[in-house]
Amino acid sequence: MTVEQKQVYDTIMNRVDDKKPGLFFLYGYGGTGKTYIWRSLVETIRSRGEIVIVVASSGIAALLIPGGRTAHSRFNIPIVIHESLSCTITQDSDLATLIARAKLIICDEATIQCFISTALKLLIMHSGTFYEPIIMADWISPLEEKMGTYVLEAKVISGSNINQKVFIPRLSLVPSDKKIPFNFQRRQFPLALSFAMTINKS
Ligand SMILES: Nc1ncnc2c1ncn2[C@@H]1O[C@H](COP(=O)(O)OP(=O)(O)OP(=O)(O)O)[C@@H](O)[C@H]1O
Repeated sequence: MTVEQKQVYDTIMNRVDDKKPGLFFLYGYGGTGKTYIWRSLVETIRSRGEIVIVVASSGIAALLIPGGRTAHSRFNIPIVIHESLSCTITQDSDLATLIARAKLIICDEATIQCFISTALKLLIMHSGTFYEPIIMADWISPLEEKMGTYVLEAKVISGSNINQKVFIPRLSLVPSDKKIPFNFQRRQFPLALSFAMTINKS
C-alpha cells in the first residue's frame, strides 16, 4: 500500500477495532486505489471471521469487491422512488441481524441515493443497535454542508448559483403515489434523488 492508502486503511481499521461508530467518505481520482483499500479491509475483517457488507450503486462496481452486491439488492431499496420511500427491513429479520452484526459496511461508487438509502435509513431503523462504521466512497452530492434534524445546509455544485449556500427546511408533504388508497401528510425534506456519473479513467 502507498502511505496514503495505509493511512486510510489504519484510520478505518482502528475505528473497527475500537468498536466505535464512524462514517467515512473517501474520494479520489479514478485509478488511485480506492477499491484496493476496500479489498484489503474486507480481507482483514473476514479473515477474523467477522462480517463486512459490501455494496455499490451499480452491478459492475459491485463485482469489483468479493461478495459485493448492489445497494438496492442488499438493503431492499425500492426501485420506484416516492415521498414515503423506506427500505423494507423488519427489525427481527435475518437481514436486520446481518446489518447489526456487520463490523463494517462499504458502499463503493456511492451516489446520493446510496448515501441516503444506506446510511440514513439504516441508522434510523437500527438506531441503538447499529453502531459500526459505514464507508461511502466517491460520494456525489450537493449536500456538502450540515445535516440537521429540521434543516439541511447545502451548497449548489453546478449552474448559475454555483457555490451558493442554501438551507432546505422540512416541509409537510402529501404523497402523490396513486397506489396508496388514502392521503396522509409527512413532514420531510423536499428532496428528489438524482443520479450523476463521471468517468475519469487513465
Ligand atoms: N498499493 C497498490 N499496490 C499495487 N497495485 C495497486 C495499489 N493500489 C492500487 N493498485 C492497482 O491499481 C489499479 C487501480 O486501483 P483501484 O481499482 O483500486 O482504483 P480506484 O480508485 O478504485 O479506481 P476507480 O475510481 O476507477 O474505481 C488496480 O489494478 C489496483 O490493483
